[in-house]
Amino acid sequence: MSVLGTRELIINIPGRPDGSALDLSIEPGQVWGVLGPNGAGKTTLIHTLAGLLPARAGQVMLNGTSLKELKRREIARQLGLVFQERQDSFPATVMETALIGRHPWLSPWEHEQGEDQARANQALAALDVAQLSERLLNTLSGGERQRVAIATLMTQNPEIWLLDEPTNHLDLHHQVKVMSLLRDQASAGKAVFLCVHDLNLAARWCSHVLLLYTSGDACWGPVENMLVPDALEKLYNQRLTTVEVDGSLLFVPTV
Ligand SMILES: Nc1ncnc2c1ncn2[C@@H]1O[C@H](COP(=O)(O)OP(=O)(O)OP(=O)(O)O)[C@@H](O)[C@H]1O
Repeated sequence: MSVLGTRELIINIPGRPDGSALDLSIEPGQVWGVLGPNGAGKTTLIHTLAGLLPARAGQVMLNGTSLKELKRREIARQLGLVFQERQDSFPATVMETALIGRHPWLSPWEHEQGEDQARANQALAALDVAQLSERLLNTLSGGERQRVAIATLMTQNPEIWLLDEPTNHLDLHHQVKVMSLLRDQASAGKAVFLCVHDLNLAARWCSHVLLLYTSGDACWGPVENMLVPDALEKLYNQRLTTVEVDGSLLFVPTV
């Protein structure tokens, strides 16, 4: 059984035809990449999967139960989301932010324990932001904030990791570090589903790919079947040159 699945799901993009109904089956160990041009609906899809936006039709299933039947807290124990853009409404330190990841696991009157602190410390170290733990979030750079957001998800430790463009703002080293971390989490039994604009990151790190077209059409499957130059050129309305480096395909825009 998939940990995250959709049945005949149509995401709700105002004024757009229904397009393809999504019947996705996302399993532990898989890393899914959603590719598509600006406005195709990647963020809308990921928010619909998280239960933050209503679907136009169909269902999202979490471990076989419809999302609609689950309380927010039950959902947050199974699924976590890194947003594309964050508004930090109140001043919090990096450590306080990471510890928010433990909230689904604590009762309302319970404080974080040593084990929660240890998880947060481990996650902040994994994302190279442990040295910033006492800094206020609003004093960090864009890439540092992005790494704190991913560390918060790691502290939450859900089965399903949803990430909207997790490599945004990251330098090359941290792009690789984050993608390796996501793959390691999948190898340890998590299911990872992320939106990404970089075809080469998707080719290198994703096991499955969903192509989302502005028309609402979609197709999905194992990465080797989906990253075909013709399909990608149609997806982005952009000609591509494909080169092979050390046995891996690289896609370069043809100008
Ligand atoms: N509240 C809304 N009212 C009207 N249209 C909306 C609303 N929210 C989103 N949209 C539209 O839905 C479409 C899909 O938006 P979405 O943010 O999901 O795209 P995306 O694929 O994530 O794009 P990007 O690559 O630019 O991040 C866009 O055309 C957007 O303008």
